[in-house]
Amino acid sequence: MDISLWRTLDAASNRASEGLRVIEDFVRYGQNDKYLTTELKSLRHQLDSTLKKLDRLTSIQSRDTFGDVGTTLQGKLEQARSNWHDLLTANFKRLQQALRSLEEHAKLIDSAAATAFEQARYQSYSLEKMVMTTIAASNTFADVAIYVLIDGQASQPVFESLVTKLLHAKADVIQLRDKNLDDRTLVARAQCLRQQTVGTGTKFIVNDRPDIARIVSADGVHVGQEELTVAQARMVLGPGKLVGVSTHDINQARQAIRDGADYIGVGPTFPSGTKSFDHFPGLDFLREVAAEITLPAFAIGGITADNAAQVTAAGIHRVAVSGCVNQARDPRAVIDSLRSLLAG
Ligand SMILES: Cc1ncc(COP(=O)(O)OP(=O)(O)O)c(N)n1
Ligand SMILES: Cc1nc(C(=O)O)sc1CCOP(=O)(O)O
Ligand SMILES: [Mg+2]
Repeated sequence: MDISLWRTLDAASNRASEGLRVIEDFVRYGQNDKYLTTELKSLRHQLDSTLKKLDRLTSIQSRDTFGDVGTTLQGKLEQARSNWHDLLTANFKRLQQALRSLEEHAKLIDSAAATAFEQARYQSYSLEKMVMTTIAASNTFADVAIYVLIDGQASQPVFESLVTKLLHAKADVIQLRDKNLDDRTLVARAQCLRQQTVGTGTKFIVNDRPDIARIVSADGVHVGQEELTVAQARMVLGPGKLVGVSTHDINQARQAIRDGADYIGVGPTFPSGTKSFDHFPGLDFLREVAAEITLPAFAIGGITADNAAQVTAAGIHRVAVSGCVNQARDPRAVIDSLRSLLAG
C-alpha cells in the first residue's frame, strides 16, 4: 500500500474530527443545545468507528506534519471569522471536504468504509441545516415572547380595531387563524393585518395557509402535524420567511428541528376554550422541550396570566395565546402581565 494514501487518510480524518469538534463545542458550550449536541456527538462516534476500522496505526506512522507543504500555506481567511455564521460555515465545509476526501481515497482500499464516509457526509449536510436554522431562529426570536392568535372577527373594522389594540400592547407576533372565513375574506383580513403590522416590529404569521401568506407577503406561516410539511410550506412561501410547526410530543419537536422549522408551538398545555383536545401533553412536555431544545418554543393551549408562572417554571419563556387576550376587556393589561411573568 502506497504510504501517500495513508498519509492522505490520516490528514483527512484529523480534519473531519477537528471540524466536527469545533461545531460540537460551539453548540454545546455556546448554545447549550442538548439535542443538537447529541446529534453531532453521534456523527462523531460513527466517524470514529469507521476510522478505527481503517488501519489507524499505519495511518499515524505515515504522518509527516513537518514535511507537509500545506501547513505553511494557510490563507488569511482561515484566521478571520467575524461571526458565528462564518465560524460554523467554515467548519462544516472543512468537515464535508474531509469526508469527501476520505470517501474517495477509501474507495481504493475499503469500499464499506467509503460508503460509511459518504453516509457521514450526507448526515453532515442535514446537521448543518439544523444547526444553522436553530441559531438563526434563536436570533430572530431573541426578544419575542408573546404570540397572539386572532380570528377574522365579525367585520373588517372590528378586526382592525382588535389589531390596533394588540399593536399598542406590543404583541410580538400576531397569527391570523380563522377556520370559517371564505378565502377572499381571509385574504382581505390578511392584507389588512399586513398593512397594520408593517414597520411595527410585530411579526405577522398566517395559520395553515402558505398560499395566503405569500399573497399578502406575511412574515411566515404556521403548520400543523397533518398539514403541509416545512419544506412544502417553504416551497410555496419562498425564501426568507418563517415557518412554525405545532408539536405535541418530544419526537415531533425533534422532527421539527430536523425539518428546519424556525420555531415550534408546544402544547396543548392546559384545556383551551379556543380548541378542544382529547390529550394534554401539558407541563411535562414543556419540561422535556426546555431540557434539550433551543429552537424557539412557544407554549400554547389555555395559557393565561394566572397559569403562566407554571409555564416559566417548566423552563419555557415564550407563549402563544388566544382566548386570554382576545376576550379580555383590556388586552394590553393581559399582555403586560404575561410579559412580566415570562421575564421573571
Ligand atoms: C403557535 C401555534 N402553535 C400551535 C398551533 C396549532 O396549529 P395546528 O395544530 O395546525 O392547529 P390549528 O391551529 O390549525 O387548529 C398554532 N396555530 N399556532
Ligand atoms: C390553536 C391551538 N393549538 C394548540 C396546540 O396545542 O397545538 S392549543 C390552541 C388554542 C390556543 O388558544 P387558547 O390560548 O385560547 O387556549
Ligand atoms: Mg393548522
